[in-house]
Amino acid sequence: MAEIVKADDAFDHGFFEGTSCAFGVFDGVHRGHRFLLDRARDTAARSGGRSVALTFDIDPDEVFHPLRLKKLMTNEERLSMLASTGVDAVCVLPFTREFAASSPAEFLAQTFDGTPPAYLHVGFDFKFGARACGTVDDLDAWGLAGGTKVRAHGLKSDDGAPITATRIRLLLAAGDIEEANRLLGRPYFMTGTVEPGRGEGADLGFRTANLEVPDQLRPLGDGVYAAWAEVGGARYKAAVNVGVAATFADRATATCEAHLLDFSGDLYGKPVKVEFLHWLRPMRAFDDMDELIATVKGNIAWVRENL
Ligand SMILES: Cc1cc2nc3c(=O)[nH]c(=O)nc-3n(C[C@H](O)[C@H](O)[C@H](O)COP(=O)(O)O)c2cc1C
Ligand SMILES: Nc1ncnc2c1ncn2[C@@H]1O[C@H](COP(=O)(O)OP(=O)(O)OP(=O)(O)O)[C@@H](O)[C@H]1O
Repeated sequence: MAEIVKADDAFDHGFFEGTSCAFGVFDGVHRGHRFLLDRARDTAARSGGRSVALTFDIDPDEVFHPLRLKKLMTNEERLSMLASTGVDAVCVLPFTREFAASSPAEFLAQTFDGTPPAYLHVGFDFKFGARACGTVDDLDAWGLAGGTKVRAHGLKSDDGAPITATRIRLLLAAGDIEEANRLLGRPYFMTGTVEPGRGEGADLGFRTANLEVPDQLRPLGDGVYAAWAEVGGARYKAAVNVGVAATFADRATATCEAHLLDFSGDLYGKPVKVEFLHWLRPMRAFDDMDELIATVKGNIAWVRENL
């Protein structure tokens, strides 16, 4: 696991000496991001320096587009996943409105503060600085002047289109979990702490762990999915309802309800990670409780047999 270094007031910019940095937000740490991080590892291996994932503490969209924000993971999950990609370090820049408003030249001067890296890897469409007006041309000019080799890469593609976080979010919104997972290179997951539910699940014959995952961390479309749930180091097959249960929309608050197969314990207050593998059906409002029960039990049986 790579070290995670915060570029706070006490940060020594000498850290960047001889490094190969890959720069970006990296929401999702998808296959395109891993491709870029691998290029930084290549130049680091050849030049003898350290490879660094250079990123921000928060997603800039949290500041600029909070209403349309749909993140693939929390910031903590993003940093910890970046640390597990094989880079030597993750360097975390504090993202503030003031920093974001700086010109491209100021942005770079402030980021590296006199110690530019040996290599800087970005996607060819990378933008930075005030109103995202800094481009790869600006990076090239800065690199030539200061001795950094800027490498702007074509975006890693799949099926003829670049792999991007935006593309993955759209797939998830449409419930296309299998294609989203293929582009991520891993199962898409949601995390949360188990909250008390209305207690009706037990009466209905299937208990559920209720998570209140905020909208901004729930790009996955409402529906019923087959998943693996991880809790306390153990993994369970799970049948999961994503979205507020339509039948109880007037009184339900959970946005992700997981029935863990072959688990019977108290989960309240425990963190759960749910990895989604298959879409099973749309969520719907049931008029008849027996039909709801039979349908959910059918979904649970499918998970038992097919996962
Ligand atoms: C696999 C699965 C599928 C579900 N599908 C639906 C659904 O289509 N419509 C719905 O209103 N609720 C659905 N639910 C939610 C149940 O109605 C809910 O778990 C039940 O009301 C118990 O809620 P409680 O845990 O808050 O007591 C589903 C739950 C599970 C585990
Ligand atoms: N498919 C890809 N191949 C190579 N590099 C990529 C790819 N996608 C993004 N990058 C680069 O990785 C860094 C992080 O990009 P960023 O966080 O903007 O990802 P993104 O997936 O393009 O997100 P979004 O779709 O939200 O714009 C940037 O330098 C970006 O240019």
